[in-house]
Amino acid sequence: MSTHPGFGAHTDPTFRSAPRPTGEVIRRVSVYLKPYWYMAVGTVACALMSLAAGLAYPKLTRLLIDEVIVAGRREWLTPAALGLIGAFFLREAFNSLRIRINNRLEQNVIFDMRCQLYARLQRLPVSWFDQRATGDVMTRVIEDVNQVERLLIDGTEQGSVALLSIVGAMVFMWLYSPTLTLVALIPAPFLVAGALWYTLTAHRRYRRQREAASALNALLMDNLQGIREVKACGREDHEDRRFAARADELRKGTLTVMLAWAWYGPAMQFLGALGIGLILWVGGKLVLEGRMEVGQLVAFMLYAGMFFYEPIGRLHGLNQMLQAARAAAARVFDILDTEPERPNRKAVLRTPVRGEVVYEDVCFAYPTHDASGNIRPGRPVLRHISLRAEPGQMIALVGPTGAGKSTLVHLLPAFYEPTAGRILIDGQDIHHVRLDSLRAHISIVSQEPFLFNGTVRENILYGRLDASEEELLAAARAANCHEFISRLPDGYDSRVGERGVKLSVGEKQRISIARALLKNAPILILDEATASVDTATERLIQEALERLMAGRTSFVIAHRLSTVRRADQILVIRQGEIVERGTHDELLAANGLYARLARIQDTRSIEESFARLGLT
Ligand SMILES: Nc1ncnc2c1ncn2[C@@H]1O[C@H](COP(=O)(O)OP(=O)(O)OP(=O)(O)O)[C@@H](O)[C@H]1O
Repeated sequence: MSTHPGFGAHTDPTFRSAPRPTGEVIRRVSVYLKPYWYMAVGTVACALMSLAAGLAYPKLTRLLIDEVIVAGRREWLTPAALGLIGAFFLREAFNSLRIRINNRLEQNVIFDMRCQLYARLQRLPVSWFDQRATGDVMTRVIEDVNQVERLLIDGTEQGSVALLSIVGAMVFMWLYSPTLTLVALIPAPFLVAGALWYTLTAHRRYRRQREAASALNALLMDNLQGIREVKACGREDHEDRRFAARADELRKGTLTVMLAWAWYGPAMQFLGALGIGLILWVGGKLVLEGRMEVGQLVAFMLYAGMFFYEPIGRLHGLNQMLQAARAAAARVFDILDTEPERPNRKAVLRTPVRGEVVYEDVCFAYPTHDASGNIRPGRPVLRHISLRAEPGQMIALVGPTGAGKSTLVHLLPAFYEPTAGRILIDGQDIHHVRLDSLRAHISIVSQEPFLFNGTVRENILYGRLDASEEELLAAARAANCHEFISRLPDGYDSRVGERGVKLSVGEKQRISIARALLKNAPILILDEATASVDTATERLIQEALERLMAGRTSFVIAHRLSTVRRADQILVIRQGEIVERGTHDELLAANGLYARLARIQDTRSIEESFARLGLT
């Protein structure tokens, strides 16, 4: 059996959600109830009506026993029994209404909370996603939100009704017999002590369970995405074991929660039963001594059992729910409390954007997290980058793998913020510009384009949702993809599968070029595909790219010398620095690194040539 623990076998403690005080959780969660206050009032009102009808039941029982059966009033038997049935009917009728309002309220609140969470999630910086497992984030949005909501709806309603029930029952009980009421209160201190123990120890248990669920989801997500690698390496058995290890963590975590409840729940129930026993004991004596009627004792026991101990038991159940919700809320609030990328920017790019791009002494390091979860810059990846791209120019970036080419271009749409220096578009510092305005003017075509699991049409229209059919077809033709799309079984309405698995790399590339053409942004970032496509396809892609680049400022991460030759400027990047710059001819004449590279470049990619020169 393999001892290899597998990728990311442990939950990263850096991203543990710290426990939040119960008060904060309740206060923040209640905000979601505000827009539906009338529903909340409705559900509590129905619960109270149901409770009132219920409270009549012991009283009617006493009447039936003492005033009808014991007193021998035969004629009152039917009306009293009907009254009792009527009280039950009313109780359940209000209950049904309460459940219906409650369900609607619950689903509205989940919807709002989930949408708000997703909206925040989408606006978090790319670096935030770099550090998280997708499965973990999904667990927070889908499962944790449900848990939080349970606290909110069930908690508020059941909690308030249980409390009122306890108070109401105590009033009736006191009216029947103050002595017996004091007897009924004997188990109370133990009930409170039990609740305190459970509350104070619960967070750890629930956090472990939530983290285990997240870790399992993260693994599942990763493996489903990498199913081809799993199969190609024949790692099914290995993955079975990894899955079992995480599922076992979840099993253990859930069992810990259940074990605590297995002690706590029955112990609290027993204390309630003990109370009933004590009431019967002392109450029996009172009846035997003629100080209490049998019907009164029965009514007292019903109040104590149904409206005193039972709601206390429910409060304990609620406590369990509250603790689960606290753990889940901490994970949800972690996302809601993370600062979105560039909040509060007002400025927009002055239009029409000509496409002049300037980097002034830009430095960058990817953010990392230290052991206590604080963010700080890691090792420098870009050092003192300065460049100027005139409108419409093509800038080619070449350099060994890991040199920082992708990082350099990713600063332009502000996927990451420079640690020093500034970037200007048409003389405007992009740091002060709203992200929607900035990104609307930049198109990106990446090496492995991402297609959404929809139709070809939807994927192209992603570039501009309101484009007309003619514009869509024109973009597809210009991107040389109209022909192959027309040959697909459903044409533009064919589904591309997850990440576009049903299409070849060359086809995906052209669809993403069509998307960029439709977006029609003045600045283009292009990561040339390295995947080998046949010469005919390569020519089609090249043609499409030339149409796309025409009249736009383009940053091309070039992998082929043929592309670089046509560039207005070539930037040679090594270890985060621009080491040479100029046109192809200028760089050849300078007889530096680029010239050495050009000399050995044949059919291999530029990166391979760098490697052959022994350069990193
Ligand atoms: N999201 C990230 N978080 C932390 N470090 C990163 C991240 N992305 C890249 N790096 C690191 O930054 C450095 C530059 O990476 P970058 O992807 O910019 O190189 P590149 O020149 O584009 O390489 P390639 O041609 O292989 O794509 C590398 O050392 C890489 O390990």
